[in-house]
Amino acid sequence: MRKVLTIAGSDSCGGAGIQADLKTFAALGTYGMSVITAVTAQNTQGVFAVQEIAPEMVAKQISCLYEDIVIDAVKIGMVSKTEIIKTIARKLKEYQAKNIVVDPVMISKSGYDLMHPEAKEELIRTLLPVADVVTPNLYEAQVILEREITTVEDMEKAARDIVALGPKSALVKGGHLRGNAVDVLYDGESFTYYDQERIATTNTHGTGCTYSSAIAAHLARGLSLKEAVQGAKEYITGAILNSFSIGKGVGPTHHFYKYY
Ligand SMILES: Nc1ncnc2c1ncn2[C@@H]1O[C@H](COP(=O)(O)OP(=O)(O)O)[C@@H](O)[C@H]1O
Ligand SMILES: Cc1ncc(COP(=O)(O)O)c(N)n1
Repeated sequence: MRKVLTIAGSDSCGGAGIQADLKTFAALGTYGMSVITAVTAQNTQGVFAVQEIAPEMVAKQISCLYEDIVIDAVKIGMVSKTEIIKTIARKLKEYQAKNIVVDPVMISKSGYDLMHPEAKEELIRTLLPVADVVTPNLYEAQVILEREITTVEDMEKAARDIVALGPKSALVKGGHLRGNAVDVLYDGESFTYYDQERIATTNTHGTGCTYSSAIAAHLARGLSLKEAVQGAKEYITGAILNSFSIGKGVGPTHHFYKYY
């Protein structure tokens, strides 16, 4: 059984964060583990409170897992502040972690800031360079590069410029684009496009978390990056098709079990 770790925040309503990640790992036939960086009081309508975990506790959680268990892939989600980001980057280097997927979570679908503005610089300086693949949505790519991104051509240039910041590859997601939901992968050599007709739903809470976790699970299973993203795109599309309303706001994607 391949083992996959998520380093991310807890989402009390279960649609995003650690909860979405663990469901995805299980659905894709891998064994999931978690390092919690923050606890959020969150529902489909908003994020009402955030309590960050002390960086030393984040470090301890990472150490005790890597000291004991062979981890085949790791995904990093919500990391809200500079000290937590520094700690994670240091620990991943110390344990020579492999198959590192960084989802640079900045803002929730309900519009709440999940990262302190000053932490962005640290994310760029220390976490992007250790990533095998970084998965920004349009907004996050805009914040990282400090320019507007509105077309597929802009996404290609953004993926190339993000790779220049240090990660081995960048997947710029077009979930917030007009028209098809097309994502652009640049691996330092060439572009690959993952194109999907847009599904008419507002229940997209947790799409980014689920997608990056599915990429990590497929990398853990030994797939190449291009194959892992293809498998993850099929998985997230199915999960969005299965999404449903659970409250008054943005509902979650729904997972279905796909054993390998
Ligand atoms: N309405 C939709 N129909 C089909 N695919 C979508 C839709 N919304 C998002 N996606 C896809 O879901 C994945 C997550 O993307 P996105 O929503 O942009 O990320 P985030 O949750 O980080 O904002 C991407 O593959 C994107 O293309
Ligand atoms: C703990 C946590 N992590 C990540 C997200 C982003 O997910 P989304 O953009 O789908 O709201 C979230 N809302 N909560």
